[in-house]
Amino acid sequence: MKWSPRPRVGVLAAAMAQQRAATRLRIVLGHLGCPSAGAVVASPTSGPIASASFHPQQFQYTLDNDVLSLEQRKFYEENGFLVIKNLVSDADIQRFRVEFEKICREESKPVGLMVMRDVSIAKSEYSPSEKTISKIQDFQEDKELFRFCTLPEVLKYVECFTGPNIMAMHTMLINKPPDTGKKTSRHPLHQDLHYFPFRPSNRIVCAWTAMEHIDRNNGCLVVLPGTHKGCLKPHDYPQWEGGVNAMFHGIQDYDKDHARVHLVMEKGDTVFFHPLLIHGSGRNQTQGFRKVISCHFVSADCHYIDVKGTSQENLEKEVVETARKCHGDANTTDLKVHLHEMTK
Ligand SMILES: CCCCCCCCCC(=O)SCCNC(=O)CCNC(=O)[C@H](O)C(C)(C)COP(=O)(O)OP(=O)(O)OC[C@H]1O[C@@H](n2cnc3c(N)ncnc32)[C@H](O)[C@@H]1OP(=O)(O)O
Ligand SMILES: Nc1ncnc2c1ncn2[C@@H]1O[C@H](COP(=O)(O)OP(=O)(O)OP(=O)(O)O)[C@@H](O)[C@H]1O
Ligand SMILES: O=C(O)CCC(=O)C(=O)O
Ligand SMILES: [Fe+2]
Ligand SMILES: [Mg+2]
Repeated sequence: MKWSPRPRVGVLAAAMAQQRAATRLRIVLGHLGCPSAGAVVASPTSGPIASASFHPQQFQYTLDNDVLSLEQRKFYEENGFLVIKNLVSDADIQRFRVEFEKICREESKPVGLMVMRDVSIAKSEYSPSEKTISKIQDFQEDKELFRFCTLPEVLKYVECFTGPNIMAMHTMLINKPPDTGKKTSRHPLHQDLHYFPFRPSNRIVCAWTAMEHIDRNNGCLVVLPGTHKGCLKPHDYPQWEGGVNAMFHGIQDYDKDHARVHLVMEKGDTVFFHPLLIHGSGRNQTQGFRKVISCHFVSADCHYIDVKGTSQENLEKEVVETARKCHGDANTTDLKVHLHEMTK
């Protein structure tokens, strides 16, 4: 069925003309410090609502819309992720590649960008190049890359999870390096909600687009289907012999017998997943740098929470410290402020 735009007020409309979308979304980002606290549609940690088990037809992870087929909707409800094949065009992906290469050569230096390296790369090799950068985060001020967050074909699916008032809260382009043999290119199993101080979780979704063919050889996404129905688990550094990247927190006590699904994806394929879905990625055993572009979108009706005293408190300290290193921002004192700062 064809998706038909509906009128919306104030914040980003998924159906907006592509040209205007970037500007408007950025306006929304400017208000990140004070999203409306109203319209809480689910409990904070979004554990399954008791009544749901008595009314299996009641959907809680997706919203009524004419975009998803009933089958797709049921799949996301049950599994916590949904792959849409061939969603983003080759031409758009090429533009993201070109811009990423410019950033690597330091020809483009977007405000607020955080440049990450793999822990196994020696300091002596830090001269900027595509080979030393494992990830960039917070590219919201980069026009070319931020186009990803405004693509109507992406937003039309995002809206199924967030509703019509959409904010882009966190952006990444991941350039998973060939593993040096220390297995540091792995990403431990985690829930993205661990990194986010806002709720309700059901109105948050990640869009993760493969920029090339991705399978187990170059480290595809690995998901534990259905784990989005659980709650946020404590995260800590995994005990890995070869070292672990800063902030690569993982879940220690997940069910080792739980089914694991390796998502093999083609260029342009996009997976939408819930922030409580347990996922990670394997090591990159090829010589290429495996690329994906992603954005966490949330409903403008989400509200911030204070993570002090929760399992997210330690992470907050690290994020604040890293943000200070990257931006020298002495005013950054909590996750909330960090998200606000990085989206100004
Ligand atoms: C905020 C909301 C986020 C929501 C996100 C949703 C899910 C996101 C999950 C994530 O991706 S979280 C982030 C994942 N982490 C990374 O991608 C790695 C981030 N860290 C780095 O790239 C560097 O640590 C960083 C550039 C931030 C800082 O490096 P520095 O400039 O302080 O490093 P410097 O070159 O001065 O070296 C200092 C020490 O850090 C070490 N180092 C460098 N890169 C490292 C690294 N990646 N991890 C750990 N240590 C690292 C380096 O070897 C050196 O060790 P020694 O002191 O022993 O010599
Ligand atoms: N047995 C395990 N115990 C704990 N975590 C695991 C286990 N197996 C995999 N993982 C985690 O899940 C992620 C993905 O695993 P996956 O098996 O795809 O990758 P890999 O072990 O690097 O490569 P491969 O098994 O394909 O050779 C890894 O990064 C790792 O963090
Ligand atoms: O390796 C990947 O692309 C997944 C990384 C991831 O899950 C994350 O950064 O939150
Ligand atoms: Fe993640
Ligand atoms: Mg394995």
